[in-house]
Amino acid sequence: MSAEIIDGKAFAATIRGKVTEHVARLHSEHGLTPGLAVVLVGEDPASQVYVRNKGQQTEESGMASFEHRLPAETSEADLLALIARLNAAPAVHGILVQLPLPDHIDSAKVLDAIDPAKDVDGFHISNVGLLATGQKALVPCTPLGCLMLLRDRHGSLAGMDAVVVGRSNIVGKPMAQLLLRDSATVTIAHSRTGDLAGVCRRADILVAAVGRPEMIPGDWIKPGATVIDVGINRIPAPEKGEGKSRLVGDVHFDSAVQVAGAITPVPGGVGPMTIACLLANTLTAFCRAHGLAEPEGLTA
Ligand SMILES: Nc1nc2c(c(=O)[nH]1)N[C@@H](CN(C=O)c1ccc(C(=O)N[C@@H](CCC(=O)O)C(=O)O)cc1)CN2
Repeated sequence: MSAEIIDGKAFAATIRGKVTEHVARLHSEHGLTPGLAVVLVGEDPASQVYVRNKGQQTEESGMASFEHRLPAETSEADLLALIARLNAAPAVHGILVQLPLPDHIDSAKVLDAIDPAKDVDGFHISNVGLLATGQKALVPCTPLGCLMLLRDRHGSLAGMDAVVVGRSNIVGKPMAQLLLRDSATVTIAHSRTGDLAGVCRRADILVAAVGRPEMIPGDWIKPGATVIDVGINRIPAPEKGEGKSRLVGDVHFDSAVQVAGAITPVPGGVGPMTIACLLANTLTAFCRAHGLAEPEGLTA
């Protein structure tokens, strides 16, 4: 048996299409345009690509994109001053600071300086608390994307056994909160979990977000389970030529695809959903700021 491959790239395109339609309507009915500011500190090559894609896709959706690229030596004080300006800017409805930040900057302090109403990454402590208490929040983009893929496949997640492997603030913890909110029975597992294989084998829904290449083999997966692979790991690929590399997830795809009912590939699974959900969150933040109806199907 071979699992259904969940096409995150195609699903992300439909999300972007919905955002684009909604933005066009806002413009024609109210003469208003949502705006997203993205801040990049330093020259990390992967972050530069993500930020460029965010800017491009923001503009393609009809929203205004404000890009701030700062040198790696930027002081924490200067970054906080920029955030204060963006918090006060009426044309900016969403603010995102690309992670990771250079070591000399306290990321938690920077993320908590963002106005929670403009925190389209959902990393501000207020949004974390709102999500954890089941209130209306801005929700981190990657777990929101995973939730959308799961709802699309299963409709209701109520009563399903979900295991999230990984306990990061960006993916693992908010993912668990979202699954709980949809009435799944949720376990958060991690590197210190006893019998990790056995815990994974119980899962109807397995979300892998550990950041370890191909750590989860097919024989850890319950037959028919839905597997969401959040990992994006670059590993050497000498078979492609000297010095070449390839992307793999946290799940060993070739063995998992034989067992799972459905699985996200890497690349082309969860990754593209992250930016699509960033656009959705910017639209949501804009609608909340203006007291307008929120777009349907684009929030948690
Ligand atoms: N402030 C934030 N920083 C970071 C986040 C985030 O959500 N907010 N997430 C990641 C990086 N990221 C977005 O910022 C991101 C990662 C991957 C993808 C993606 O589309 N991946 C492709 C493969 C891309 C490649 O070839 O390298 C895929 O999986 O198909 C989009 C966005 C860390 N920082």
